[in-house]
Amino acid sequence: MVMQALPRPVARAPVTRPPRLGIVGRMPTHTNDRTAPAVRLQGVRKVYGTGSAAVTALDGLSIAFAPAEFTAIMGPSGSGKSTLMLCAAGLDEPDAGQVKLGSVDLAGLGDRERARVRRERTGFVFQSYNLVPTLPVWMNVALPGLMGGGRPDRRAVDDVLARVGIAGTARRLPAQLSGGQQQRVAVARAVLSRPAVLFADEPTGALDTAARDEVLALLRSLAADHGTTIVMVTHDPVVAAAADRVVFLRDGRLAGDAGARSAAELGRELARLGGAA
Ligand SMILES: Nc1ncnc2c1ncn2[C@@H]1O[C@H](COP(=O)(O)OP(=O)(O)OP(=O)(O)O)[C@@H](O)[C@H]1O
Repeated sequence: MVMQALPRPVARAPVTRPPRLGIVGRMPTHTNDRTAPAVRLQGVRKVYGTGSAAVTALDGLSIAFAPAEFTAIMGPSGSGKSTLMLCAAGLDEPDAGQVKLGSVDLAGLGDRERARVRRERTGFVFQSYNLVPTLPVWMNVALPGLMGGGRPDRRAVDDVLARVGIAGTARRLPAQLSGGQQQRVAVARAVLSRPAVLFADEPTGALDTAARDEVLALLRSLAADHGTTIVMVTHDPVVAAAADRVVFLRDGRLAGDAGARSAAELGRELARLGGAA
């Protein structure tokens, strides 16, 4: 009898997948239109300063991020990565061009309306977890809602802690958690309201390699299992290699845009553009 070779399992980075989310927690206040980009920048120009001090941070940039897409943004220092995220999230206003979050054109909104759209549709995670050390985990997660005058919804908080893989930590203080767990708390806080888009600025920059891989697996799971669009800035080719798409910027313009590649390839591309890997 001829033995049939079984398909070999695909080698993957160690992944601790949080459980899939059931019908729990708060429902989103918007729906993802899967046919439209979650974020779209069209001809966006952003200049800081004036006259001889003027710096063009974004130079007519056009780019779109699809629902559930996990994109890494790379590029040399000063290439416009942070400005892209700030403009895409409505935290900074372009001098020219259009930014749309889903179907909403941010330029058409007043300050309050823009803040509401931002709150409902976007979440942010930074390198430093930005947790309040004196508050327990659950309160850190609920904080944006509490500051907006809302009442804490413990069930929704417990659900999101389970979603990011740290169920049972609600009553602990941040210092009682590892760095990777603290970043998961920051991710939980950012996705509590189920934003369509999660912006992450060097989210693994302060983590060791094991915690880095856990947080990257979490981001991948949020995109693949929960449909969250992830836009992540990183200098680290190993981190960027976890994304489905890698975009390179140089001088505020698009310098590369392609699917997943190896860390070695990404490092070479970054060096070619003048950045350090
Ligand atoms: N608030 C600001 N005022 C003046 N210039 C700014 C401001 N923010 C950014 N810039 C300039 O705009 C350009 C793009 O900056 P940005 O921070 O977007 O780049 P970056 O790619 O994120 O850089 P890095 O990798 O160093 O964080 C840089 O030349 C920067 O000095």
